[in-house]
Amino acid sequence: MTDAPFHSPEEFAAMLATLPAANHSAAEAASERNGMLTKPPGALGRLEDLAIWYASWRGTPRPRVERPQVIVFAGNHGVTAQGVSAFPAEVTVQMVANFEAGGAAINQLSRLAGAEMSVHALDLDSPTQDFTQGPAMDGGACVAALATGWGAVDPSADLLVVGEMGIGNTTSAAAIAAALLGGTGADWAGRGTGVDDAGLRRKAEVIDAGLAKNPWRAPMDVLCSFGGREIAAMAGAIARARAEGIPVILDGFICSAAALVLHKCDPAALDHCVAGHLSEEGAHGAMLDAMEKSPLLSLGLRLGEGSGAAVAIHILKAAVACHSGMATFAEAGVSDG
Ligand SMILES: Cc1cc2ncn([C@H]3O[C@H](COP(=O)(O)O)[C@@H](O)[C@H]3O)c2cc1C
Ligand SMILES: O=C(O)c1cccnc1
Repeated sequence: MTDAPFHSPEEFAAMLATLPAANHSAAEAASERNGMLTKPPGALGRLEDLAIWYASWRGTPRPRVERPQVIVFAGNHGVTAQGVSAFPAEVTVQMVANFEAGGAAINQLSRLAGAEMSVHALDLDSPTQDFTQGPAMDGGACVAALATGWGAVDPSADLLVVGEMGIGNTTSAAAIAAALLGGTGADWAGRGTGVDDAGLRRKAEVIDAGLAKNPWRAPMDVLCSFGGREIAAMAGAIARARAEGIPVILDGFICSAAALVLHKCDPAALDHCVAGHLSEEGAHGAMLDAMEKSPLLSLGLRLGEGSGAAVAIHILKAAVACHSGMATFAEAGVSDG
């Protein structure tokens, strides 16, 4: 594993502002090429913006998407003791076995998208602390998870999707959103794996109790307070992708909570990311709005694992295939009006 260039959550946060920006000359050249392609100006809609954005992060006006990587991080949550999920905590480790055997949704979607998929289980035998009793993670646990994410990214990938598995993690993600964006548990709690009305009320109360017990609101303190390890690992991987010039497609509610921590550290930290989809988890739209991201898809998915983002790989591939493969008016001998 690559040694991470940070040794504490605070060093990680400070590093974000030093990561590279998009390549403006590649963006300009891609934009110029877009204007010469055999179609009426703007006729490919958002696909045109997507291709130019992708080109700007890959540093070339005519990029290709050939090596997408999907990484699924798994973690266990102490807050499951509060009865916040419709499923028992053992499902996390059982699903890791399912990912390894190729049987989960994300296995099918990764294969279909031509992506290399890997799974990283983070200390499943040591769940985070129950955040109604104190911080879910100390600084050491948090930095270890950030570093796992950092080290999991393949520098030769040309597109990254990060997904997660962790029973209880919609409660963690909602608590992160509430702490960073304001509001109460009821504003951010959703049904996750499918809790009933009483479960939803309990989830909101658990988040409120966690917010009261963990009063810190600096982004990295919020990440430590509410966890989980897989969420911190996603944040580490998204940051590493930026360091390597690898564009990222964000997944649903939980992935977005990880991204939100980065956004709160530095509003430019997600410029290399696009929102893959709008999750059915009710408060996801508000999280995306806060990050000024507009989702590519809205399919009613509420799975996580990176699934919505993996479907969106096809959209990005469509955008880049047109941009890089089409003939110009001059090449095709088509009158450009
Ligand atoms: C079989 C199964 C597969 C999953 N794959 C993703 N999740 C999703 O559900 C969990 C979050 O919901 P909650 O906060 O309600 O526990 C996460 O593990 C998320 O990845 C799954 C959940 C289950 C049960
Ligand atoms: O949007 C998600 O990531 C999500 C929603 C519900 C359950 N698990 C994940």
